[in-house]
Amino acid sequence: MDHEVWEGYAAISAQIQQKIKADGKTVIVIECYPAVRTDEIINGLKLLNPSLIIPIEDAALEPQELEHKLSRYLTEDRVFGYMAPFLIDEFYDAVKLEQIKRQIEAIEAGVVIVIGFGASLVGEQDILLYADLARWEIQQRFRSKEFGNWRADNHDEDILRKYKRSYFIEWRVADRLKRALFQKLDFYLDTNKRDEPKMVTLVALLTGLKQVASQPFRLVPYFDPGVWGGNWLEEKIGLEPKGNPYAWGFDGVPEENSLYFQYGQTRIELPSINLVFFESTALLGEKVYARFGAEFPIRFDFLDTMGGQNLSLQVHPLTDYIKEKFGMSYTQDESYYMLEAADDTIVYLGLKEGVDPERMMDDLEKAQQGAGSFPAETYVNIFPAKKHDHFLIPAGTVHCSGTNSMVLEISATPYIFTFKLWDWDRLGLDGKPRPVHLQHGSQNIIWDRDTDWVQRNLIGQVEKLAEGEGWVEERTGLHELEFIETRRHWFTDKVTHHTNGGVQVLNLVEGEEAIIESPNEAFVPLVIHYAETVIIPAAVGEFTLRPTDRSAGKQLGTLKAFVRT
Ligand SMILES: O=P(O)(O)OC[C@H]1O[C@@H](O)[C@@H](O)[C@@H](O)[C@@H]1O
Repeated sequence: MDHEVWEGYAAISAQIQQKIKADGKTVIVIECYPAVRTDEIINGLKLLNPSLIIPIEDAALEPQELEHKLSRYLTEDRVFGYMAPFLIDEFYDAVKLEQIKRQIEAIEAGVVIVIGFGASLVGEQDILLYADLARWEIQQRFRSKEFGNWRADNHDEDILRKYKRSYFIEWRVADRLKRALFQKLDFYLDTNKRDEPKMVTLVALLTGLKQVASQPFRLVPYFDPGVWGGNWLEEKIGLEPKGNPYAWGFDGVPEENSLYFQYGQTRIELPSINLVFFESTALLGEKVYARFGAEFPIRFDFLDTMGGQNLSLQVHPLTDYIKEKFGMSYTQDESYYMLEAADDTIVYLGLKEGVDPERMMDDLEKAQQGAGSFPAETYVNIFPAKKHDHFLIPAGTVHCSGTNSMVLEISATPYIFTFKLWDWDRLGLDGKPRPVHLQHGSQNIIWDRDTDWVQRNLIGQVEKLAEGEGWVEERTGLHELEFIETRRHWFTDKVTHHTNGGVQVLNLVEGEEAIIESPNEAFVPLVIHYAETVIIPAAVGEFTLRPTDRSAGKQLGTLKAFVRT
């Protein structure tokens, strides 16, 4: 496959050139994910001497008309929109598109390049390229103000609103289009790095996807500062210090993270959601796919408040609410696994006995108006937390992780549906109050999740399930209202796991280093280190974990999650 990859515009153009007809006309369509730098590509492909370049977006709806069409899905809220059902052709002016098609038809010879988000709407083409990039990179382009949303002229807008328009609308439309086109591609273009394009053939890409879906793999991690951030991620992972402390670490969110594929000397970066789309059954397994479709339902991420501050006091929507109000098909059920804790670490979880909903909402309202602080301790339980405790957080439970915690968050995938109730009298990194949603919150708090209920259901739910020579398996959660099951293994020797036909996500929560192997050498062994997350595709079947030589004689621990089916 190493000869099916090209780096840089010169090599890419030379390869495309080979497919250009000697006589007559060649139409090259370059379909793009929104926020791809189309100008750079046009410039880079000048080597092909195109006789006509069509930036397809000239035929799209005018920004105001588009905004009007989207308004119901965009909403006035800073954070929450409604999942939009659009297809790309609904964002285009049919008459203008028709004119472009006729313009192309009229050309008799030479190279025509059609480029942009929606380029494939011109129909017939001779060569089809797909220019892609990772969601994390899109967010960087939003933050630097290089890009606004697609045809929105909002480069300077609040980052939350730009994210909202992408999350609820643009990325959905773009993903639908990507899924519809993918099998027809000639080439796939990785455009994550400025002026460093990489191109692979569809066959090489599909081969890579197939291979990854048959072996344990890691995603490309990324880290982000936040107002409550701590120092654990920066110190332990050796991250480059930023103006503000790192709060989040992501290495287990296929919807947002990316993957690296190595072809000879060339490394391609692609959004890992492509694997979910194009290897759904091998990755997820039949049952998970039947239940969720091409969607990765489990999310692992890190919340670092070591030396930092409390998260916002918050609640997540109930399933009925998230469906009705935001068009989501399942909700943000969560759990906090304490990867590290200090002597004074606490978790806020559930309400005290006999809380009066009206009084609590009243106090939250007053605090929100600036009339004093919210007395969280009066209403919310505070539990001490120590390393390896697992707190279960079904939607509707008031909660937040406190300062001095390093949390491995194991949750369902929807990840922006946090209704902040109280943000501890502080401002966000942009100097503005972070959005608080009391109205939404009040309709989702389950008021009888009180101390007793929380103690019986959400804390210390550890049960030994099995043991063998050098290993023990425990169930640590989640709560029966949540669809994720979590299992912890303590081991000093080899321990055998099985995917049982469903995808699993696993993290090394204790010990320095372990190796994941196939009993029948079906995949290349993978070494994982403390706190690293790995995805085990359903197709893997049986696999084993054991300490490497470096960790020999020590007890290791893994925590893995899968969907209860
Ligand atoms: O609202 P803040 O304080 O930023 O906390 C937000 C974090 O809270 C956690 O409980 C989870 O819901 C995370 O997905 C979220 O990122």
